[in-house]
Amino acid sequence: MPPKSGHQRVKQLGYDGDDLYYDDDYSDEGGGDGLSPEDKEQMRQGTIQVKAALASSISVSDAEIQEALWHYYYDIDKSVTYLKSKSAKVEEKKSSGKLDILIFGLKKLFPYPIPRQSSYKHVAVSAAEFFNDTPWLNVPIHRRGEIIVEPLYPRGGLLGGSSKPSKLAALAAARKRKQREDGVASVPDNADTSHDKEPDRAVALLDRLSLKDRAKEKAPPSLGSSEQPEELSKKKPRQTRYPVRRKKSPSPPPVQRREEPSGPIPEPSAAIEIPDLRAPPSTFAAAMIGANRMEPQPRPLRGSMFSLPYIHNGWFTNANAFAGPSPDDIVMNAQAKGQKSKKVPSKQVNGGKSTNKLTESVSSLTIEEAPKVKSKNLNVLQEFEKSNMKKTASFVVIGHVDHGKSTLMGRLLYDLKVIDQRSVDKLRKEAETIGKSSFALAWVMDQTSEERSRGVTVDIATNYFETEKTRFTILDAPGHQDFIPNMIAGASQADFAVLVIDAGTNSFESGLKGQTKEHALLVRSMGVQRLVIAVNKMDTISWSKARYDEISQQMTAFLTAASFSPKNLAFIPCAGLTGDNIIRPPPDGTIPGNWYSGPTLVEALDASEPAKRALSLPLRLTVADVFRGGVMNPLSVSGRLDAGSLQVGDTVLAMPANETATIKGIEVEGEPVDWAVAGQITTLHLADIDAVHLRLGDIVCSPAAPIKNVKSFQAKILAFEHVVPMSVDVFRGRMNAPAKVTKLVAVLSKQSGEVEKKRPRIVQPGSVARVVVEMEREMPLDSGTRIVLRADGATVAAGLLESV
Ligand SMILES: Nc1nc2c(ncn2[C@@H]2O[C@H](COP(=O)(O)OP(=O)(O)OP(=O)(O)O)[C@@H](O)[C@H]2O)c(=O)[nH]1
Repeated sequence: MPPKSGHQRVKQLGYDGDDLYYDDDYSDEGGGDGLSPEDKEQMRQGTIQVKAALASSISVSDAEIQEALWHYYYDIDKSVTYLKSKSAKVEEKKSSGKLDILIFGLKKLFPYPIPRQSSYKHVAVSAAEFFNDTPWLNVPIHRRGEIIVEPLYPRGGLLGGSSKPSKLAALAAARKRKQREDGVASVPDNADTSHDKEPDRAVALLDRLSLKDRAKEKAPPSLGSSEQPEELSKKKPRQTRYPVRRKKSPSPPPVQRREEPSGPIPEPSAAIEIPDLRAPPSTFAAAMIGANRMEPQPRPLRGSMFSLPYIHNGWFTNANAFAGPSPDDIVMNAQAKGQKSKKVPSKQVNGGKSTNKLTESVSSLTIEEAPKVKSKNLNVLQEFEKSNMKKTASFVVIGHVDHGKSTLMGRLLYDLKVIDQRSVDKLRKEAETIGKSSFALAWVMDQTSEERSRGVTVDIATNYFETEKTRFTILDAPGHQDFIPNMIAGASQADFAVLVIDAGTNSFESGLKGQTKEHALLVRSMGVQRLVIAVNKMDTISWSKARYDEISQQMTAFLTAASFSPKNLAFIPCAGLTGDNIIRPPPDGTIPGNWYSGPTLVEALDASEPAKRALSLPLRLTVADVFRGGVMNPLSVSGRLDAGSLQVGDTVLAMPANETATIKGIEVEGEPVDWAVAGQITTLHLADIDAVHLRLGDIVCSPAAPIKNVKSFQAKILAFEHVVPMSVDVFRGRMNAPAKVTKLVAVLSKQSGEVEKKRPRIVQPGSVARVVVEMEREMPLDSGTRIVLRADGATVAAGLLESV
C-alpha cells in the first residue's frame, strides 16, 4: 500500500484543525492505489527482491518497502540502502531517547515539551501557542525564527535530483578513495557496507560535508542520491494515480535543516572576518533610538538569519524615544516661557545658566507689539452736541408677506434719488429675464440671489436716506413667518416701525390673521411705540375711500388694544409700485374725488419724534453682524448702539465671551467717523480679539460697566398664546437661547400692572403676566431688556426683563 497522505496523518494526531500544519505535499488524483497493472507487477517483484536483500537484518513492513520502491522508481539497491539507514537511525534515536522533531523548520525554538503522539516526525504546533508569551520586538534570542532559503532544485534525496554526481560529489568521492588508499582514517560511513557502491558513498560524504556540524551526529546517509540509473531517469512519466508530490517530501527522507547548538550561541570566530553588510540606521531610526546608540553593534549571530533591524542590540526595548521633549515641544515651551516673561531680559529667563541654547535663543525672541490704536481722547458727548447733527431715526418695515414692503422702500429710495435711474433700469431688466418684473423695485432692498429668485425677503436689509430734517436708517424686515427671528433682530434696532398693509381684497384680512397682527404685537412688546401704517397697493382698489376707512378703523381698534396710543398711529394711503403718495401726492385724477389730502409717507416719517438717546448710560451695542471689514479690518461688527458712546482707541468688552478688544475704526452709515453715540447703527473695526469670541446677538460693552451673563430672569410678558410652564426659546436681538418658563408668578392688570391673580396655572392669550424663565446657557442681559419667547416656530409671548 502506498503511504497515507499528510492530511490523513495529521488527522490521526487529533490536533485542532486550526492549529495544524497541513502538509500539502500531495494531491489525491484518482483515489485508491491507482497503480497500473505494470506498476503493480513491478511493485510486487520489487517487494520480493528488497525483502530478500534485507533478509532478516531489519524488520520493515511491506508498506515501507513499497514506499521506498515507489520513490526510487523500483530501484532495488537504493530502496534497500534507504531502508537500512532509516532503520539504523531510528534505532540510534531510540537508544538516545530523542525524537526528531520538525516544526516548520524552527528547530529548537519550541520551548514546550512535545508529546510523543506517534512515531511520525512531523508535529503540528499552534502558532498562537508558540508565540503565546513572546513580547513584540523583544523576542528572546532562543525563540527567534529563521528563514532557511531552500535551494531552487531539490537536493539529493528521495526526490532524486541530478542523474549523475555533481563535481563536488565526484571530488569528495575521489578524496575519500585517496584517503582509503593512503590509510587515513576515513569519515565514518553509515551506509550499509553490503551496498558499498562508490556513488552512494560519495553522496553520503557530500551530505556530511554540507552539514558540517552534523558530523558528530552520525547523520543518515543522504538517501536517494543524485545517482540514478540512466534508464530510470529516461523513463517516460508514469501515469500515476498515486498522490502526486508537489514540493517536498514529508517522509521518509529527513528534511535538511540547520542544527542549532544547544548551549549558548558561540561568538563568531575572530579569525573569520565577515564583512558587515548592514546599512547604517536611517536618520529616523537614529532619532528614535538616539544618536549615542549609533556605535557599531555586533552583527547578527547567524549570517543566514533574517531578523528585524536593530533587534539584536536591544535598542528598541531599552530606548524610550518619547521620554524627553520632542523638538517641537522644546520650541513651544520656550515660546511660552518667552511670552510669560516678555519684560524679563532673556538672560534672566534661565538665571544666566542656560543649559539649552535653543531654548534660550527662542525665548529671547519677542514679537514687537503692533502700535496700539491711538485714541484722540475726545469728550464724545460734547462733540455730539457741537456737531449739530441732523436728527437720526431708524425704522423697521414690517407687515405680512408680499404686502409690498420692499417695493415701497425701493420706490422711496428711487424717488429720493438714493439710487439712480440706471440701477433701477438694470434691476428691471434682470427681473424681466426671470419673469419677475414687478419685483424690480423690491430688488433695491432684496439683494441676495435667494431673495431675488424666491421673491421673498429673508434677512434684514439696511439702507439709508435723509430728508431735510432727518437721517433715516431703513431696516426692511422679512414678512414670511419663517423669518420672524430676523424680524425680531430688525425690530430690536428700530426707533419706530412702518407697518405695510395690502389694501387689496382679502389681502388685508389674511394679513390681520397672520404677520400683520404678529409683527405689530412683537414690535410693541419690544418697546416700539410709534407706528406709521402704510395702506399700500391703493391702485389695486382704485383708491377706494371706503376700503381705506375700513382698514383704518379695524387697525386702530386692534393696535390700541395692543397698547399703542392712538396719537402714535399715522395711516398713509399709498401705492409703492406706482409711487403714489410716497414722496409726493398722487397726480390729479388718481384719487377719485380727491378724498385724501393728508401727508405723504415721507412727511409722516419726518414727523416722527425720534426716541431719546440713552447717551449717559453704560455702553451697550447689540451685535447684528460679524464680518470681515476689508484687508485692513479682518474683524468687524455692526449693530445699533443702544446706550452710551464710544470712540476710536477705546477698549471694549465682548459678552458673553468676556473678551476685550480695541476699536480700530468706526463707521456710521458707511462713512468713517471718530466717535458714535446711542441711537446710531454703527460698524466697529476691532483689533486684539479673535473672531471666535464674537457672535450675532453678543453685546459689546464697557469693561468698566459690563453687562452680566445671566441664566435666569423674571419678566413681564404679553401672552400671544397660552403660556404654561413650558420649553421656549428666548430671543433678544440676534441672540436666542433654549430656556424654560419655570414659574407663573402672577397675572397682571393691563392698565395698572397690578397683580390680579397669583400663581396662575395658565396665562391666557392677550393677558399680561409675570413669569420666571431659566435658560440652558448664560446670556448677557440687563434689566429693562426686551425679549421674545417663541416655541415651535410661533411667538408665545414678548416682554420686558424686570430683574436678573
Ligand atoms: N399693484 C401693486 N402691486 C404692488 C405694490 N407694491 C408691491 N406690489 C407687488 O407686490 C408683490 C410683493 O412685493 P414685495 O415688495 O416683494 O412684498 P414684501 O412685503 O416686501 O414681501 P416680503 O418682504 O417677502 O414679505 C410684488 O409683485 C410687487 O410688485 C403696489 O403698490 N401696487
